[in-house]
Amino acid sequence: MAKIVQTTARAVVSYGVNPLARFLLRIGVSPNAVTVAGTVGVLIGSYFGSQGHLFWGTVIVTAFALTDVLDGTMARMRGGSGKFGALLDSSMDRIADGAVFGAVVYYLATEGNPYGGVVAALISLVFGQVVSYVKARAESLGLNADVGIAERLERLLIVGAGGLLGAAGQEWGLPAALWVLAALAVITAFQRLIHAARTEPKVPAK
Ligand SMILES: CCCCCCCC/C=C\CCCCCCCC(=O)OC[C@H](COP(=O)(O)O[C@@H]1[C@H](O)[C@H](OP(=O)(O)O)[C@@H](O)[C@H](O)[C@H]1O)OC(=O)CCCCCCC/C=C\CCCCCCCC
Ligand SMILES: Nc1ccn([C@@H]2O[C@H](COP(=O)(O)O)[C@@H](O)[C@H]2O)c(=O)n1
Ligand SMILES: [Mg+2]
Ligand SMILES: [Mg+2]
Repeated sequence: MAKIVQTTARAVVSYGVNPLARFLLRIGVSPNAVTVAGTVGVLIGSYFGSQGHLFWGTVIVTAFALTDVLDGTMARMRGGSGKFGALLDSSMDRIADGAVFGAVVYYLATEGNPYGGVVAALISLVFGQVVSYVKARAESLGLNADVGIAERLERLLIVGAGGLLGAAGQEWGLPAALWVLAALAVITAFQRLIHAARTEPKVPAK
């Protein structure tokens, strides 16, 4: 399911992203610069969200999170996706996710922790990072953990939906989204661990 959402979303956004990627390469902007600038934009949007500007926080974070598709597209168009580019991309993803959920924790704490949303945001923050770590560590060990019901795109879409509900005055919206996300992130971490265990080559019995 997660892969269907990602493939569909990527196909839709590629219509706008491909011409922009070509333009940026033409004027000499590098994929790494886009990766870093996108993260800075997410940090700024997260700050807006933390201060209670949920609508603008969500809009700004979404706009800059979309640059995550742009940088890879530019790297592929340039004819080579470097290993450092991949490392930078993944590292910036972790910083951006930390900023978004840190902002949500701060905002909900200042609102008096409605519906226990701070706890849900902390679980989402920690397990979101664990989900990504399990895949990266599994890959470094030659295992595969590229599965899961709530990969990064789904996690951002869920918190984004909560942010918009909160912006529309629905106090329950953000905490509800976060509780759903917390459960899905925990499930995804274990889905990845179980999948990695199954992909471990069996040592032949002597
Ligand atoms: C109080 C403040 C609240 C503020 C909240 C704001 C939240 C933001 C709200 C919404 C954001 C939505 C936009 C999200 C854009 C995200 C882009 C993105 O994540 O792309 C990443 C994804 C995979 O790319 P990578 O392989 O480069 O990334 C990997 C990923 O990070 C892995 O993470 P993991 O899953 O493991 O946790 C890492 O492990 C790995 O290191 C890393 O490399 O790319 C895509 O999925 C491409 C498509 C992105 C398109 C986004 C468009 C969203 C807009 C509309 C969606 C429409 C959906 C339609 C679906 C229909 C289905 C039938
Ligand atoms: N600065 C960058 C960013 C990304 N890449 C390459 O793109 C892949 C990710 O693609 P996305 O469309 O999801 O961004 C990544 O694994 C790298 O191979 C790059 O080279 N430089
Ligand atoms: Mg990217
Ligand atoms: Mg990225």
